Amino acid sequence: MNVDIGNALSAVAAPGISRAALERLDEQVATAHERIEAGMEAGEHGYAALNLPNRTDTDEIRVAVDRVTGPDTSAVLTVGIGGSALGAATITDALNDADDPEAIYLDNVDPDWLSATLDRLDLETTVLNVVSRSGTTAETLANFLVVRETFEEAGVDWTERTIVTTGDGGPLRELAERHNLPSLAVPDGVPGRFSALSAVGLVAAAVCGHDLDALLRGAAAEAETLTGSLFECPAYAYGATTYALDARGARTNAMMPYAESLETYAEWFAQLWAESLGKDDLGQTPVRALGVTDQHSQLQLYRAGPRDKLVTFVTVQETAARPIPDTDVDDLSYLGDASLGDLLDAEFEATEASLAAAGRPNVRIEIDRVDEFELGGLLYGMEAACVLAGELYGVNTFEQPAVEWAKKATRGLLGGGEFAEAEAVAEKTELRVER
Ligand SMILES: O=P(O)(O)OC[C@H]1O[C@](O)(CO)[C@@H](O)[C@@H]1O
Repeated sequence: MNVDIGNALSAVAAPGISRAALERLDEQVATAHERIEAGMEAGEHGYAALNLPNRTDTDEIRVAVDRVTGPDTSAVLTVGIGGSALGAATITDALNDADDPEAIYLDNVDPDWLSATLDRLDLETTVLNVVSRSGTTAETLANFLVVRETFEEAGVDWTERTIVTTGDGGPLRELAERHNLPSLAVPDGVPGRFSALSAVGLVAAAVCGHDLDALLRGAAAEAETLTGSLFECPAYAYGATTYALDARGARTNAMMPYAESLETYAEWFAQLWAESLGKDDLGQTPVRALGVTDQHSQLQLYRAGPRDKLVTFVTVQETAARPIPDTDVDDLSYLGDASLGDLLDAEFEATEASLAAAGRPNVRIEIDRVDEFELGGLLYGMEAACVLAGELYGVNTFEQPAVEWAKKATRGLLGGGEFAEAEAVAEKTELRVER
């Protein structure tokens, strides 16, 4: 990926960062890079994620996937949540086309949605991909139990079409061993939100026939750019700029890819950024946006609302053309000489310029096309940017203790034990206004 931070400079935007401040910040980047490099070399928890391009065994993934797929495989149903689903969904949503098996992600426990999803599947030709590092995530286990029961009630042997990716121990590991299911390991030291380039993120892509090695080659190429300077490393340029802009008031970061196929990528980025950096009352709020669509939804706020936002554009250099037919509508006749790709590109450039003209900071991330190599580079680049930002913030990038409170409250509310958090739920302060 390439990065253009020109529209984040204080000569263009407020908040913005001066070139002199970037130069000073580059000294901190150099120090942070040394820490990151040491963590990678030692395979330390979290930093180990940046070693995945050279660690992930794609042959092992393909062998396991081959045990549950066949020429008639019509769908891969992934049961997982957070980092155990979003990386995989980013990859298949970006790369799948109409000829590929449908990639579906059960990462919520909405009963109506889940039932409607299961009702429309041909279970005989569906691969069940269960993913959980801990193996104890309530949503994943609950969904798996419901899906398994659905297979059984349909008389379809779920054990013949289920693959499990999980940690060394826990209920899912035991299930895989008990039923001799093909299983893969969640790599040690890799938090879920950083695991897209491991079996966690690659099994669904393998079922859909995508080139795992090209994904990892793209990530490896991005890893090669990690140097001690933000002026030489696109990932560090992005991580350092977002940190600096947050420190100057850009408390929100709207991730706005100009490609429908990258909409899920923005959702993946939101977990990566929020769960990694949202600690000690610090962290920049990620917003999921989509170009051109949100030019008709959120752009008004980005351009004329509070000066507390950075907009990150992801633009794809090579897009399909698809000519726009001529029209006799006078005001729109200019469209007849263009393609939809031309319109998408023009709208991106116009929106980028409109923010700059209003002094609103924005950064451009460029990828050549949406294919395995480029996507692998984008995922890796954002992970490295996030690790750098975490070093600059001085937070524990790789843990997520704040999510445990609600889990305990949920467990208590469902009779899974005595938890003070559950009692706190009952003590809610109310001021109800009812119809
Ligand atoms: O892979 P697991 O253990 O099911 O966790 C799923 C997700 O839940 C979290 O642990 C947050 O609760 C995320 O960090 C993780 O991606």
